[in-house]
Amino acid sequence: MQFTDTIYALSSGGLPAGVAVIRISGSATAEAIVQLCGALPRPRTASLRTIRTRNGEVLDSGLVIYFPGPGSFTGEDCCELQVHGGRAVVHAVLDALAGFEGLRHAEAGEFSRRAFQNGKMDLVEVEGLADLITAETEMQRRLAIEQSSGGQSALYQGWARRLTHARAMIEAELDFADEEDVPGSVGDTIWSDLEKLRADIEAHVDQAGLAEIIRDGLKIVIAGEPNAGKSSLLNALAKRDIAIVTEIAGTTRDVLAVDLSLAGFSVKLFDTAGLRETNEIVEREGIRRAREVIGHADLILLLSEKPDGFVWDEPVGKNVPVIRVATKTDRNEMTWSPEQADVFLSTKTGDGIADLLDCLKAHLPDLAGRTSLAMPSRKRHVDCLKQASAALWLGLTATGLDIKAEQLRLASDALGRITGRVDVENLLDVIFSEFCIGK
Ligand SMILES: Nc1nc2c(c(=O)[nH]1)N(C=O)[C@@H](CNc1ccc(C(=O)N[C@@H](CCC(=O)O)C(=O)O)cc1)CN2
Ligand SMILES: Nc1nc2c(ncn2[C@@H]2O[C@H](COP(=O)(O)OP(=O)(O)OP(=O)(O)O)[C@@H](O)[C@H]2O)c(=O)[nH]1
Ligand SMILES: [Mg+2]
Repeated sequence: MQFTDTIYALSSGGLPAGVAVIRISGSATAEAIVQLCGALPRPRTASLRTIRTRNGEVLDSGLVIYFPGPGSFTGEDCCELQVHGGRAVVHAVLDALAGFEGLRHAEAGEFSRRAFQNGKMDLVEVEGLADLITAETEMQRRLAIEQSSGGQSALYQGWARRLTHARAMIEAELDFADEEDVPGSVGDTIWSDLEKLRADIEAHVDQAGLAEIIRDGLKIVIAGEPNAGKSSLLNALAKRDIAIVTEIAGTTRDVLAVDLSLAGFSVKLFDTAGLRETNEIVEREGIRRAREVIGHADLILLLSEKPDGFVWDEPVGKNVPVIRVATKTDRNEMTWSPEQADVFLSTKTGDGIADLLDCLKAHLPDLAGRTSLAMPSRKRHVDCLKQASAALWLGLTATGLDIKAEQLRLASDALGRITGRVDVENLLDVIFSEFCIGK
């Protein structure tokens, strides 16, 4: 991959479409535009131009926007060709671009990578941008925009500044310690601020679980006895015929998952094999898999068609909330008293489904009153933050001033790696490969 090449790609979505945006970035951009469209348009202004091949054949008539570097998305000379979104139109324009010297098709994430290399975005912003493009729920969008628009980076930069200030004071002390002959007199306020900084970082790391729920979805597992109506409930909530439903107990064996959007949150709903003792080999494997997903659940819907069916001796790893759901209430065969279940429903009539949804919503994270969604959304962030916190702790507890200084330097480096200010070359391929082509 050559950083000096001029790159191009279709940046808008699937074809055909009303309009397609083809993006070009690099030093040969202006020349390519002059060849395609005649003269270079006025910078950062949409101009209607006829786009022609070098032989003068008209390819399309489209809007052309030229962004001279460094004031562009990538920091390089950039151009957007907004053409009619037909397959043949787009391919003809891309073919014409391929014919120019020094131009080649962009790789996944390459425009964003250049923006990073040119200091237009830091790594947290880049990751936020990747999340913004894949965001499907309102909360995913809010989390991603906080990161892509620099809110979270500003938080980390503020922390880095506090550390740098403390380190400068300590280094000064180390330099002058001999002359002044009063070692260890770095102001108490420095140490108390570092303690506060460590508490701030720890509180921030505590938000990682919430970020994971927002990004990856709340994991809700439907469990219970065979034939309780689990698969019927999955189908009802998904409003699609996903799982096989029969009157035979032990129908479901594989774990089925479906993504739902609930009150702006992403929810991953799992259907599992009914839990019972059995010697049937396939069913046993299904039950083993069921127990495994139950172990990773954020919330369990325990279903039963009869009041004494909520036998719950499953090994649940963490303290997961369980909602007892009474099923098949249309049948009138069972008499339930209100305290015997949390929700009563029938997938046949639809009664009680709304109650269940209300109950699920009550288990979603409460973000009311939160102004900022700055939280570590990736393991990479959490790892760096924990390293920073651990180094801070050693810096605070160590005895020698030089050892303290060295630990604080390590803490600074760990913070710097989150935004990409420090040594992250080995990470870049992984981060940018998350993008689609054209971004
Ligand atoms: N047509 C189009 N729409 C788009 C994008 C794009 O590239 N093209 N974006 C792509 O993701 C997003 C907007 N993001 C952008 C970010 C920076 C610059 C830019 O030109 N930055 C310059 C100048 C800033 C200014 O004038 O304020 C710079 O940072 O120096 C452009 C778009 C969403 N919408
Ligand atoms: N009357 C009535 N029957 C239902 C209702 N929900 C499910 N059933 C029936 O109960 C039977 C079992 O339903 P499933 O959804 O397959 O039950 P399951 O819990 O997934 O069963 P396994 O996968 O075998 O563990 C089927 O015959 C369904 O049609 C309901 O609300 N009312
Ligand atoms: Mg089933």
